Amino acid sequence: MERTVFIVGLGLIGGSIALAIRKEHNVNICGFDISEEQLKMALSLKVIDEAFQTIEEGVKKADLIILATPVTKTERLMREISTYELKPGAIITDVGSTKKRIVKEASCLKEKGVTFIGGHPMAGSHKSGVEAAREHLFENAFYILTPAEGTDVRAIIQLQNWLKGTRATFIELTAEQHDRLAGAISHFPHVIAASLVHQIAKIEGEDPLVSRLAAGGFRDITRIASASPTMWRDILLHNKESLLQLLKSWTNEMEHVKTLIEEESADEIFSYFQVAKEFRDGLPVREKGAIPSFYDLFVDVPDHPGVISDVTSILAQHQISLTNIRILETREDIMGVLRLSFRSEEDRERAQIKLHQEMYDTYIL
Ligand SMILES: NC(=O)c1ccc[n+]([C@@H]2O[C@H](COP(=O)([O-])OP(=O)(O)OC[C@H]3O[C@@H](n4cnc5c(N)ncnc54)[C@H](O)[C@@H]3O)[C@@H](O)[C@H]2O)c1
Ligand SMILES: O=C(O)C(=O)C[C@]1(C(=O)O)C=C[C@@H](O)C=C1
Repeated sequence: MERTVFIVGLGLIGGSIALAIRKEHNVNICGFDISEEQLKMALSLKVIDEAFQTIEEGVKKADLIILATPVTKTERLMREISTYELKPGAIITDVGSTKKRIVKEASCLKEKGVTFIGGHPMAGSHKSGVEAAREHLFENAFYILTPAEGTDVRAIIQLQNWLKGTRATFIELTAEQHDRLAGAISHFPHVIAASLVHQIAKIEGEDPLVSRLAAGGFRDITRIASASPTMWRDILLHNKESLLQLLKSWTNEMEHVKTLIEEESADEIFSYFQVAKEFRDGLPVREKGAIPSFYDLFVDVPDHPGVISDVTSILAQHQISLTNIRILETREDIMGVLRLSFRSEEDRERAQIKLHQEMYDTYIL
């Protein structure tokens, strides 16, 4: 008998999960979204097979229910869903960026004969909406599961089986550990990115040239500030405790940097950056997306028509195959950056040599 998956919230993550599930399972995927437009779009992009007008209708026959709404909505949905008829043995999961409050609220589902397992795929984008959904979004990323104590192991295995098309690596954490770590590596950096943008916006009031000059480094470090304000508002509301602790230690850190600058402590400033560089360089590299990021070569290119075909024809002349080519939106108006991806280190090295000979500046990150 064909099984049914029901997804609430058909945005970037709900849509990407639907595509990954479809790749591996012969299922009927249904969905609901509060936005009629997203729901229609999900149907027309064939992300879902059937659209429901209410959550009550959708959950009734579902073997797997996935909640992919902003986290404060997901928290509220637990109680709502617990009042509806559910299929015995169904698995319910979510994809929220915070876990403590959601997992706590989900305890109301226990007596319904279903199993809730919190989930968080640790990959995403600053883009929102089902149009941005990709079946490869989670490939090689960590997918955190936060089963409550006493959760049936078979349900955890079943959930991982449902989600195997994500090609993610599953890892189990407690909800508390999840929120502490996600706070440090994702939520807090987001606050910093937004604060840097605010700083530039203020300076722009005095000197409008600042935005035009804000190029490579600033754009790299603030990309995530373009993400959905609704999603991030909710994350901050949910992870208050971790964020307040992180803010405190960051403020102390900035006080330390302030002292180093005031005292012009050259050696200590050097070692501040040196230690950070060593730690950053030593972070484990995980392949992301379908194409490994290991063999990427970045090329500075002047912003004029024909430059991409020039670069690709140099590679073709030397029979060097590309697996991917992407224009990065940095250094607007003056230079662009091409990211070329190769199958092997050897191809990348040859490409670098040939492009240098043709006067292109290239670099490897
Ligand atoms: N964007 C990321 O990088 C990322 C990564 C991992 C996890 N997450 C988590 O995934 C969840 C969804 O994020 P997203 O990036 O897909 O956002 P999104 O804005 O692309 O999609 C969210 C969807 O939920 C719908 N929605 C909102 N309230 C609803 C409700 N009450 N009922 C039904 N639908 C409702 C919206 O209309 C929208 O289509 C969030 O909890 C977020 O924390 C996001
Ligand atoms: O790549 C990005 O744009 C993201 O911000 C993705 C990111 C992250 O912080 O790594 C954002 C929030 C999610 O909960 C998981 C992933």
